[in-house]
Amino acid sequence: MSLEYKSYTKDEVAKHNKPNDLWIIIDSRVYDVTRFKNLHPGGTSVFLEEGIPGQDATEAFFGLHRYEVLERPQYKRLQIGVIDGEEPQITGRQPGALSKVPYSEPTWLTEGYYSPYFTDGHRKFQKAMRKFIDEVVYPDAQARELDGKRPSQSVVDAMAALNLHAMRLGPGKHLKGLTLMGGIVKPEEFDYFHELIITQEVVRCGARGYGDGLMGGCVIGLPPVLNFGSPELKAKVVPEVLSGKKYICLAISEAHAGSDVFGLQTTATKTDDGKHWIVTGTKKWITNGTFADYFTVGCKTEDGFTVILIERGEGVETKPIKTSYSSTAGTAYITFDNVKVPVENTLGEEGGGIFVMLSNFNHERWVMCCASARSQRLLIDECLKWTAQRKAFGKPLNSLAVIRGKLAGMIARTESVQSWLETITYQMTNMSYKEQASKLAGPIAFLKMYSTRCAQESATDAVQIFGGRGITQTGMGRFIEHYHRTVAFDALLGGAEDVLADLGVRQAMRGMPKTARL
Ligand code: HEM
Repeated sequence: MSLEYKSYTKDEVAKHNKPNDLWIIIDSRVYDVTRFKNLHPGGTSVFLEEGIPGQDATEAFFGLHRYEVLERPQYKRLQIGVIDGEEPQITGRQPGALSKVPYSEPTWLTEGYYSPYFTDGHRKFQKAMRKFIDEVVYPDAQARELDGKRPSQSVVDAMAALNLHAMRLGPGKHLKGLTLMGGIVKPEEFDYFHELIITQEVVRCGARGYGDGLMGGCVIGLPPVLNFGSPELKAKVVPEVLSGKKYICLAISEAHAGSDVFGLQTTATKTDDGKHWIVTGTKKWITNGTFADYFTVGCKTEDGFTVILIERGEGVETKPIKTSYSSTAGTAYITFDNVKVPVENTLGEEGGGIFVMLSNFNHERWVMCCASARSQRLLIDECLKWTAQRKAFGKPLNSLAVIRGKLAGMIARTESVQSWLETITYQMTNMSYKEQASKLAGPIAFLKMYSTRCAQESATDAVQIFGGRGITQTGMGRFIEHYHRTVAFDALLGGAEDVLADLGVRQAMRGMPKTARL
């Protein structure tokens, strides 16, 4: 690439050091900023300060900008040459590449380290997944997070072509006969570690609202149909959703009740002929609700709590809710006004809704643990880079022990979460779905509680490390600001921390031997 540019010696560049003829060097690239200096978002004066005009401004630049600034087309144009005999050393995001920043990848992806769980097959799968995410999903994630529109259909279609939507529901019969990731993994080989990889790679986009917008509703709303729907219902709905042609969401929580599913007030009553449900009520904070075609709805029925699949139609209305993450997630307030639904759309037994939900919760929470564990690594990556390139009091930030102490906590927390996650995932690969429900509900609840507490602590520390930039939506701290603003979603969705902690302990208490004494 450097061949396209003219080569200059540093002495030649140094001659262009006047306001009306101003060049600078950044990482051996030569920029003509004569006209740009008056348009520069950081002001004109910075270009005229000592050591900048005609000089190497690499250190000054990276103390104030992310690399991606240089990649924006309007700024790329400012480059007029390269320094003779030198090659640029600093690179931005390389599609598909693993990070070399310590602890920025989980141990199993770090060169020279080993894992008892991940095979060569998983590694091949991860490589393909990362490339796909970097090339296809990441650019859309950044753009939609900004404009708040739902994820582009082209991305959803590209994911469908690889059968990613199906894989995100985990291993199982629904994968039979499908070509997964272009044939890299056979359906019968696909396990929870593959699924963990998918979730963790998506999270690297660093766009929390988009992550949920990208068929998050399918991950939690389709399993009840898949596991408890009638064969006819499954034959219609599952292919539509997994091909990305229709969208589904899980509609449980209400303004009146969140984690307390027995407090729900949406009612479903049978018509006199017994052929339909009439559903009336409201739902709140429903991910993907604004654009969903199907709603997996928790309803109060005569026999207790029943889950019913409702298709968008007469009496169904969805309105966006403004939350602290972007509207790309499609978070909705939903009203069901005397909606007529065929009884064939009942998922599981009438009155057996709690069983439908509980079996779903485990998987949902585990997916959220996968996401939380990986997103915490993004903090490490950002903070290690920032503290190395940012100088304060004449020294890099990482020369301060108090900063290193914060980094230590961040790394230790992230590593412990990932290790525990891998242990639980290994249990899942060896247990039936039913076994998982009884044996892993407690451990998964604990892991989610622990993981999101760690994430919140690390987010707070990262803001302290980034200072004002940690609360600024553009510029160097943009990922930190975004993470800190949205980390509470992980800590609430799928069960609030305190509720999960209590669930885990109650499960443990149930397992206490009656004869146990001190
Ligand atoms: C080709 C060269 C440069 C380009 C294209 C450029 C572009 C930008 C852009 C887009 C911003 C807005 C903040 C962001 O989005 O990150 C910015 C801010 C800034 N720039 Fe530059 N810049 C260049 C060189 C420099 C140099 C050499 C200096 C210092 C000597 C400098 C100092 C600043 C400062 C102080 C800010 C404000 C930072 C903040 O608000 O945190 N820039 N620049």
